[in-house]
Amino acid sequence: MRLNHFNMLLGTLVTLAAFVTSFLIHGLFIRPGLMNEVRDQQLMEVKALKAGMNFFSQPLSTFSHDYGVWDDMVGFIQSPDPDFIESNLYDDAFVAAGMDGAFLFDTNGKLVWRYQAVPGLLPDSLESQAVWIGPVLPDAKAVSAESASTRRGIIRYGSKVMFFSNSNVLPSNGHGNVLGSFMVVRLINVSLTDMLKELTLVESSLSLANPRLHGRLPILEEPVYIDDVAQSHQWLVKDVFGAPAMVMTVQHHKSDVPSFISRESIVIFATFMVVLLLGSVPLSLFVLTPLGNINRVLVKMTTRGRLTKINQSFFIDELHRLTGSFNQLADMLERHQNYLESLSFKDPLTGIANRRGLEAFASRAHQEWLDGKGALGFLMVDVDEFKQYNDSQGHTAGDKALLSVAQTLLIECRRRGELVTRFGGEEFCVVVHGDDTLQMERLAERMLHRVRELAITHPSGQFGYITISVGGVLFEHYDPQFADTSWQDMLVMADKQLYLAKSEGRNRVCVRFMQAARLMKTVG
Ligand SMILES: Nc1nc2c(ncn2[C@@H]2O[C@H](COP(=O)(O)OP(=O)(O)OP(=O)(O)O)[C@@H](O)[C@H]2O)c(=O)[nH]1
Repeated sequence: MRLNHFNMLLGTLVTLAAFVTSFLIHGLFIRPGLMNEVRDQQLMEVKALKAGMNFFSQPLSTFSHDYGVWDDMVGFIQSPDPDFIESNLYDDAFVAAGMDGAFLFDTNGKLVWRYQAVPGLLPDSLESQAVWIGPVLPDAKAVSAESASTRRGIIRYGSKVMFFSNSNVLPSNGHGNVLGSFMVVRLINVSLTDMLKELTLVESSLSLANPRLHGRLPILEEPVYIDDVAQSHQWLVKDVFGAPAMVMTVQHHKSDVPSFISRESIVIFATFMVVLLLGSVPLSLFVLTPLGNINRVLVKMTTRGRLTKINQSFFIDELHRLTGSFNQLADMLERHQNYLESLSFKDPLTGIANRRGLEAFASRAHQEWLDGKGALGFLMVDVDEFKQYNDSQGHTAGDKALLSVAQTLLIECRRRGELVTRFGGEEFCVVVHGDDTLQMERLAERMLHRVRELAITHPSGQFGYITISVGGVLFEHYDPQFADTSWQDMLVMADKQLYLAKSEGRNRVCVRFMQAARLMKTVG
């Protein structure tokens, strides 16, 4: 895998890890807390509504008790008197108290007197409604207890739902014969809903319950519990008989279910990203980038085929040591390479450059000459009558003689731009890239003399000691008229001059000067 791909993968994993972690933290710790907050708020609203409803039903109890536990009411139930109604049970009093109906029953449930703001609040006869005895009307137990008691709650009768409060009628000391009951009712309608909203500041509505809703909606009773956060909740309110009376719908103020992509989760995610990115900066700075740099150097090295050192210091010790070891290895390889290269460019017998060395040096010198730098000359040097020497002195002596000649030539050609090479057998080639051709000619002459001065005995030779013949071609500074002359052409020209030197008697220099103004002279 490439380093930048690894970097990308690492970045993706880091982002993914940050995302998953923030998602988990938000989902497991923060969101439930937020949900609870919203749920608590919604519960408070429902409880406030319940309290509000209690508040509106409370005065009914006071009212029914005040009327029920009253000696005059005891007298009235025993003998109903229109004057009593006129002076004590007048409609305005009930309207002013917010009551929609008031009913006086005897202990059998027989209606003695009634007031109702709207007709049909209760069945005309409760005597026959056994189900009302107990929950609404005083039963035998309440009668025999001979004490004041009040039943209260919600009654649904047809399409009307109302709060009711029904108190025993008995003497004003609150004890004695129970003669009946006094009941007041208050309709639960739109006006009550409006008042409830003003009181509790909670948006709600009350509607008639459909009996089919029974079992589908939660019942509004203690303890109130909300298990899902929603925009609105509905509660079924039962009446005193246990039947569905109305549905209370609560529109919640706070109903935003905290989603997973919330401000909090984004902040957590961003925090994680920042932390992880800050953590990955040193990794990138001290490990990945240096590795990338090392890789670049190595790739450059392999594409160019040249050993290069990594001259950088790294903060991480291991990387620093790695590059140190690599540089040592590169050094070793370079030395080894140089050694092998030098071997391949050297003639094993004489230790001077071989033909490969000649080619490399000659082509470079020729190119520089083409670029207008200096003069260029090739001198072909051949040992005279060497076959006879070998034949008479033996091959080993021949080798030694060749070595001596090579070293002599080498000593004479030590200046920059000069190279002695073994061309093959007993033949040498000297490349001279210098300032002027006269110096080159003088070099050829010197070589001739120095070999002679070696005075290696050559009994069968015509001079009695080993001599050489030199043929050369010396080109002055480059001129376009030499454009077609390669260094190999120059070599051929020098060889011809050597042939000339041999044919003219050996032990001599024969060079040809090449100038732009044509051939000048031949020295024999
Ligand atoms: N000892 C020895 N002899 C070599 C080596 N290379 C070539 N020779 C000999 O050099 C001799 C060259 O002989 P020729 O080419 O006939 O030339 P020559 O005898 O020098 O005659 P001219 O060049 O005409 O003066 C041969 O006998 C080769 O065997 C070498 O590495 N060592």
